[in-house]
Amino acid sequence: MNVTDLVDAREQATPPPEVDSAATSGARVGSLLRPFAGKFAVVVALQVIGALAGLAPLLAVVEIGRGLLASGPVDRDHIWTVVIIGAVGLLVRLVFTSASFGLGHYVDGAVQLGFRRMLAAQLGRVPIGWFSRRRSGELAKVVGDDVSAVHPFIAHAPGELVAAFVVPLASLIYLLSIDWRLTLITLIPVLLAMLMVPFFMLPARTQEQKDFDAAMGRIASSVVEFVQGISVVKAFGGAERAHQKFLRAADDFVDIFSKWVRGMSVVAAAMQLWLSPPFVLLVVLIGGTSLITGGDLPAADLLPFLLLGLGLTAPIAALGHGFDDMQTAGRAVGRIKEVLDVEPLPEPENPVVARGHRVELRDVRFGYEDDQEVLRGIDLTLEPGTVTALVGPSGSGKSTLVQLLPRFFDPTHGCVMLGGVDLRELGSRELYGTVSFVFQDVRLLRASVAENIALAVPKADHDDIVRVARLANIHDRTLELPRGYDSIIGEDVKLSGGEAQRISIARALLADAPVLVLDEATAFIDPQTEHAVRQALTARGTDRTVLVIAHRLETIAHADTVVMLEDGAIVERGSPEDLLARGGKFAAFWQAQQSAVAQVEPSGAAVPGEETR
Ligand SMILES: Nc1ncnc2c1ncn2[C@@H]1O[C@H](COP(=O)(O)OP(=O)(O)OP(=O)(O)O)[C@@H](O)[C@H]1O
Repeated sequence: MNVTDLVDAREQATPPPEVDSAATSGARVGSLLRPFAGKFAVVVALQVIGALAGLAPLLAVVEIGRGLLASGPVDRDHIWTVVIIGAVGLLVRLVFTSASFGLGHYVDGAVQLGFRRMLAAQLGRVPIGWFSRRRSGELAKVVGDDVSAVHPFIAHAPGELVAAFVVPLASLIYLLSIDWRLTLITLIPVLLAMLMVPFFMLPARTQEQKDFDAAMGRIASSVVEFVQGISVVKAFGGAERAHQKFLRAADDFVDIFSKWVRGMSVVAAAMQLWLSPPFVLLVVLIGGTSLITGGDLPAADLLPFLLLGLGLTAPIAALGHGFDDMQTAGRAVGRIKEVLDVEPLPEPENPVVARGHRVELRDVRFGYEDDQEVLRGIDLTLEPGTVTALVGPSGSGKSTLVQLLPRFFDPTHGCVMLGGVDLRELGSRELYGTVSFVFQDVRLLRASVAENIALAVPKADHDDIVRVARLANIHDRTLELPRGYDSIIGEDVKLSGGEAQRISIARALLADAPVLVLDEATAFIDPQTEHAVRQALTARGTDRTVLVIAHRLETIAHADTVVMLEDGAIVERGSPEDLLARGGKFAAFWQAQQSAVAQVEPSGAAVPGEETR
């Protein structure tokens, strides 16, 4: 896939025109299904005709039986006519049910495609930060498995349910026309089975079903966690413990499963007995024999009851299957709707153009959860042409703060402004064209090295790509790859963490955006490269606005301004020299970092002001 394909895919992922993107997910699901209502009706009609035609062979057998049992000579012509009618019925059934099956699957394919397009369009609109709270596995399940789960409901259920009701209904009418008393007797097994249905709906059963589903979920996630973390767990000798966790989940599951089975088994077994062919035949034979011996029914009339009586139980069995399919599809659609219901990042109707690229955060507050503020009243101005280093203990909110600049999230209070304009009033195209970011967690696309580097500038020429690749120290490595810059990442080559970071740095260099946000993405890179990269990215003389989460003392020492965060608030700010001289929290942080570095590298780190940039 190349960048053009990616852009095409995004464009294709826009919702079909008849779908109003502002509508609720329920309305959107409804509007997705509406265009197919006519075809759905045809699926059902074809199925009805096919199902009724399917009765012809059975009625033919009844008629042949009657003909053979009747007194006097057998009417051969009549028998052959009936045989032909039965065979034609069979053929009609085959043609019509096949057509219904084919059309049903066509509708199903179109609906699934619609769901996937809707989800793709929605995933393009939700805040980028929303993804960090979702496990990619969960999303893959929604877009893959849950969309597929509507298949039986759309492609099979209408046909099966129609067949299951139309055939017994037609049979019932036919049997009533022969003898109403034996018809009622034939219905006894169905009535007995129906008496069992409420037992499946008892609140206790529903709760057991929920416990069963939850236990299934727990066992699945403990397997995934076990497998995903196996290398770490093993390396730290915790395999035993992780294994225990999985075994506990499995034990719990067995307990819940036994309870569930105990609750269901008696009712299910009784129901199975009532609906079983031997029981149905027994009831019909007992009832039929007593009517025949009493002289109330000709013997030949027992035949249709024996043949068609068995089919009367079909709706109950179909209800069971259909109910299961409906519940599964219902749960899947629920999860799909949950994704469709995520509030998209509001796009301004009339985007305002930023004037310059000074970045200002004004009384910014933010929390991932309503009751937990991670950023508490941040006021900060990032001047063009300066580098601001963000420092602070782990969990103080540094990553959260920088993620507000590319609008991964919107602040819950206050605003982030670019060139005097609230980010919420800027069009996303302008925002992403202005703010570039390099984060620790690098994601590369399954595309060529060149396309990955040129992601923000798809029309960049090869020389430019090579120039930034050299600066990011990834050029030589790229030339060693099987197809050089055309090597597909993930197919031709698997890159190391450091190499992936260099590509993302080359990408940021090529994008040359006036605002750069860096989560010191140089952790995997050797000091020489790091120095060159830092110089290229934060070079003075350009009026780029740079905000960097600084872990290295060198980066901090070279910054124009250091901002120290603690517990979501700015506790100190100023030039590194001034802050050190002040002897406050930053000075203590610096000393602690320096002695940590000194233990690893005896030469120590530069002191601010000692080096020229
Ligand atoms: N996606 C998220 N959902 C919920 N809470 C989060 C999320 N990301 C971070 N947090 C919480 O927000 C707080 C600040 O985290 P943040 O990652 O911004 O800190 P940090 O200073 O960058 O830490 P570090 O230096 O360790 O990366 C922490 O308490 C963290 O648990």
